[in-house]
Amino acid sequence: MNFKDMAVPQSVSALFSAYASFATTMMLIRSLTNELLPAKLISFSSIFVYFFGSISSQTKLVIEENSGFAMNEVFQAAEFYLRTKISPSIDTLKVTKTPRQKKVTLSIDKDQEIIDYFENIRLQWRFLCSVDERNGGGSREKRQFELSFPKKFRDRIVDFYLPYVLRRAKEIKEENKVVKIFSQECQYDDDSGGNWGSVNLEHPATFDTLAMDPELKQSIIEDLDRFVRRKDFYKKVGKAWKRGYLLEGPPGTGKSSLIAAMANYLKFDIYDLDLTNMYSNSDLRRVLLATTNRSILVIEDIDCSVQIQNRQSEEHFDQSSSKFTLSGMLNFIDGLWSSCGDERIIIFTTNNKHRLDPALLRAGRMDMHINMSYCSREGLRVLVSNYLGGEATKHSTYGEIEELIGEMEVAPAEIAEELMKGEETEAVLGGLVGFLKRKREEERKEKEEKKEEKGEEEEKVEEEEEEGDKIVEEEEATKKTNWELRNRVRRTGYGYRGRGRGRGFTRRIPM
Ligand SMILES: Nc1ncnc2c1ncn2[C@@H]1O[C@H](COP(=O)(O)OP(=O)(O)OP(=O)(O)O)[C@@H](O)[C@H]1O
Ligand SMILES: [Mg+2]
Repeated sequence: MNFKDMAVPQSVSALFSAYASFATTMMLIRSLTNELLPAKLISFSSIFVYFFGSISSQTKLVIEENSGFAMNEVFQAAEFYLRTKISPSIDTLKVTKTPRQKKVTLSIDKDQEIIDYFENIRLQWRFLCSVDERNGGGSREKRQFELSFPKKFRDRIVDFYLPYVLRRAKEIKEENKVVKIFSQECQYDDDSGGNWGSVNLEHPATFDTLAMDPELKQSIIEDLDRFVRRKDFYKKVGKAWKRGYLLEGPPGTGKSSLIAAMANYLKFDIYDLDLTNMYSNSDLRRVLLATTNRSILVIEDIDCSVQIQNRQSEEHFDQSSSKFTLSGMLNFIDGLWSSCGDERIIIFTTNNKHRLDPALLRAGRMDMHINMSYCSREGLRVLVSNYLGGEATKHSTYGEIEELIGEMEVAPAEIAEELMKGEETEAVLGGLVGFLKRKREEERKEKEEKKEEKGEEEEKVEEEEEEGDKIVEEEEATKKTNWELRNRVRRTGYGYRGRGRGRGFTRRIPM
């Protein structure tokens, strides 16, 4: 028998004797606690934790769903974050999908565990669900996560891992966010909330698909990025965290598309404010207060809506205090937004900047004026590549289209409409050339007609002037001098009105 054979029975017996003494000790403790303490007050396991817990190498963080009346942000973040950490080994998963979500969501069920690693530290997440006794015995669920990890890493986990989870959760939320567009249509008579009804913004416009001056596009993207980044800056200088854009351009140049592109880029919801439904500041206040942070408030065709508004308000309200004017509205929005709400963007659109109230154009009112103009060569390239693919810009007809675009004013919407008419590059580009030539011909004819009209008018003016000259000559011939005229004016109270434009006798003679 060698030494190895001898060692096994020895160690087994040692193990038995150790176990026997451990078991005896535990039984002693158990009977002691049962004797001394009421069984319901404290359980054997908690005594065990009391004696042996301090030597555990693990720390457990409890993350409850609510913190007082408020939601616990760490819990919410953990919910989002852990959805990305679900491994195939998990037995039970919950599946949900709300009407607004595009895809189904998988999340862990109660008592399930997820293992995560951070800087090689092993972390164990557990999701627990129980009835909340504190809630007056109601059947409300108490939900919480427990996060366990080696004790020595506690500072690293609290200072670095949890902030990382919060950050990642925000990113995941943003990625999955469905941008919504809110409007007041059909909701006006409903007194609850701000009357906003919403649908998902299905507008596919992005900055990539937008045909506009590349430098302007880049500057808008940079402006948006800077705005979102500068929360602390706005706080430091004491300004409300909001930004205003004025989009100007003829119909079909992409103003609404740009708004959709901005919303899709920032993942901000859009609130489409229709001023024609608004009769007083209190209406506006109620509607604005119901908008959320990280949103874009849009007022389209500001020139038209305010004209309609002024007319309507005069009809509906006699007291000037009830009137709703553009400058009043702007001051109101400024005031309201400075006091509540963060990360807000306001956009006005107009077809013609010159028709706008100067209050809107005043420096500092809108942060950026964006001019959306007719299609340029760069714009054409974006549109054609988008609709027909990049190869289409190498087609032999493309050069001709570029030249035509260079000498005409064509809205991107018109080009987009032509490009939609088929799938075959050759035919579609041919169709576009035909369209542009027809349009050019129409424009030429229109110009000629205008010229002719102008010519006729000029002829008429000349005739009138000639007639005026004749009268003057006649009057001179009858020796009607100014002096005589003056006398006549004194007598009759009327001046002499000649018919020639700008002639000496057209104005009333000074007395
Ligand atoms: N700059 C553009 N880039 C890409 N597509 C465009 C552009 N402008 C217009 N379009 C196309 O034309 C359609 C209409 O354009 P959009 O509604 O954005 O124009 P708008 O300037 O808002 O016009 P309006 O002044 O009539 O409101 C868009 O859905 C898009 O398909
Ligand atoms: Mg529009």
